[in-house]
Amino acid sequence: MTDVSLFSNEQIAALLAALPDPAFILTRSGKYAALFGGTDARYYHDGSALVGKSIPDVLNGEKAAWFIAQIAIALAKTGLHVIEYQLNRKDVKGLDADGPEDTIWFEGRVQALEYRVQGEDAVLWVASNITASKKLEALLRMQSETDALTGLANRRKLMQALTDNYELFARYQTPASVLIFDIDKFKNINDTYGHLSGDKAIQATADVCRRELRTTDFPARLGGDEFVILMPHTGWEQAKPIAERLRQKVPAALRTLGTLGDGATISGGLSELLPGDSSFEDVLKRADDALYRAKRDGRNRIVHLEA
Ligand SMILES: Nc1nc2c(ncn2[C@@H]2O[C@H](COP(=O)(O)OP(=O)(O)OP(=O)(O)O)[C@@H](O)[C@H]2O)c(=O)[nH]1
Repeated sequence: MTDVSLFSNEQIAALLAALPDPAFILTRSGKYAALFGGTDARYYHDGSALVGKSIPDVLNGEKAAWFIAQIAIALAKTGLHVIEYQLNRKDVKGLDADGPEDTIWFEGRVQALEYRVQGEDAVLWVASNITASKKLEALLRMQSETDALTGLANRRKLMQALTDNYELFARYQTPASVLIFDIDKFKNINDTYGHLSGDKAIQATADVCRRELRTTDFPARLGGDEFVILMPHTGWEQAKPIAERLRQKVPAALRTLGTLGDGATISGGLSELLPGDSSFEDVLKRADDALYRAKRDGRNRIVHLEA
């Protein structure tokens, strides 16, 4: 520990004032007793006007209650209480809630003080603006779950959605169907018209999925020209007409791309979660077997497998 006697009171006050992140002294009842630092103007407005006010004077109902609850938690702990929270216009009193949405993320590091302030237990609350890293985190998450060519969900995101739906089925028997389809003889499109044209066909297929499916349906690109449509809350009887619609609409969209779409068709395998399934892999495997049969039986068809 630094020997504070090396510094005069004025020097210590200057040091505290120079802290880049704002450090609030908040009492148990939510009073802003003091504010030190917060000099990094890239991230913080001047918070000095808060001193003397109470959290409910500054923040709206639910957010104010949450802040006061965090103070109580920090006071009950011996160590540091670390929290992440966001503040936007509707949280802060006196701002127009309809104004531009401008969410700021903070990490709060909250430490109980060993002495009372203004007759109350109190904490030191250091707030750090972490908006940039939160935005980057969200972007990376989105990229790690998105197929770059089509913008649909990728295999990783699909597996997560399948797991969630399997769990709902196992617990509440909530039905879900899975369609796997691909473009028939897609290799010929690539070989005849080039890989870039093949990519355009894949993108056009994804556009049809986005356009034709309900918002609750979950289209994903598994890889190559292979797509999976997860249809939550949908038994195979309701899923079949949806699959048939894709069988009409995807070739129609491919035909708009020129001669590469001449005679284009798709084949699909459809199945639904069944009581004996031990994981989502079972329904995926049945849908894949059904796709194999559709190919074997002459393509341009949707085959449904029950077991
Ligand atoms: N353009 C393009 N082609 C891809 C991509 N990924 C895989 N492919 C190609 O897609 C083709 C897939 O062909 P297959 O599914 O094996 O067979 P198919 O020709 O569609 O025949 P069937 O499925 O049996 O009707 C292969 O030629 C792959 O090289 C991609 O991202 N873009």
